[in-house]
Amino acid sequence: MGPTTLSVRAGSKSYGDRTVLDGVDLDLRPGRVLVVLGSSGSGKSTLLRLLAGLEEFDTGGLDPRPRQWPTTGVVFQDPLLMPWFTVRANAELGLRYRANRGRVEDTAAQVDDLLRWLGLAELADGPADRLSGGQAQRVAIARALAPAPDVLLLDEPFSALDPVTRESLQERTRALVRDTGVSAVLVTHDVSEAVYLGDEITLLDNSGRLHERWEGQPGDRGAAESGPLRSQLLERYSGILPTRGGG
Ligand SMILES: Nc1ncnc2c1ncn2[C@@H]1O[C@H](COP(=O)(O)OP(=O)(O)OP(=O)(O)O)[C@@H](O)[C@H]1O
Repeated sequence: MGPTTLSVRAGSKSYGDRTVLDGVDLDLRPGRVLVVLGSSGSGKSTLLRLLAGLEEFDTGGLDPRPRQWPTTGVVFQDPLLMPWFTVRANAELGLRYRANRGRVEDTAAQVDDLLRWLGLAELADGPADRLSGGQAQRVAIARALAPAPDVLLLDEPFSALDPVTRESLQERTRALVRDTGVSAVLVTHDVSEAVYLGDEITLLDNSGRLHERWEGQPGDRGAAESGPLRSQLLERYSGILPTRGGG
C-alpha cells in the first residue's frame, strides 16, 4: 500500500459522557485523499482537530508517536481571509509565520506557483474582499498548501459553494493532492463528493466508530453521481445513521 504519512491506532476522544471517537484506526498516504463520511455532529471536525494536534486523544492516537507532529494545513467551510490584505498576502500568511522561525526559503516563488495552479495569478495583487466564494476558497487552499504541509485537512470546504464552482474546485483539489503529494483528509456528509475525491472512503457513525474502508473511484464524475459505489455507500450510510426520535 506504500508509505504512511501518519497513522492513528485505537484513537478515542470523549467530552464528558459523550464518546465522540471510539477506537479509530486510520492511515494517511502521500498523494491520496482519505474521505471520512459522517453526519452532522458525528465528530468529523473533532477528528481533524486531533489530527492537527490542536487537541489530544484521550487514549490511543498517533502511532508511532513522532518526535515532531506532522505539519498540517487546514481548509474550513469558511475561507476566513483577511479582507484588508491582498490575495497574495493572504496566501502567504502561513509562510510568514514559518519564515519568521527560519524554516522556509523562497516563499514568493512557492506562493506564485500555487496561485497559478489555482487560477489566481491575475488576482494576486488585488484585495481579498472582492473575491467570489469560489475564488476566496481557492485562496484558502493556497494558504493551507503554501508551507508544504505533510497533511492537508479539509473540513467540508466545498459545501457552501454553488454546484458548478464546487465541481471545479473538487477537480483542482484532486489535481493538487496528486501533484504536491500531500496526504489529504476530507470530512464531508456528501456521498457524491466522497466518491469523486476519495482514494479511500470510510464512514463515521454517531457513536464515534469508523466503519468499512472502501477503495474509491476518484475523478469519475459519472461514478460519483450514479455509480455502484455511491449506491453502496448510501445504503450503508443510511444504515448507520441514528434513528429519528431516539428509537
Ligand atoms: N470542545 C468541545 N466540548 C464539548 N463537546 C464538544 C466539543 N467539541 C465538539 N463537541 C461535541 O462533539 C460532537 C462532535 O462534534 P463535531 O463538531 O466534531 O461534529 P461534526 O461531525 O464536525 O459536525 P458538523 O458536521 O455539524 O460540523 C458534538 O456532539 C459536539 O457537541
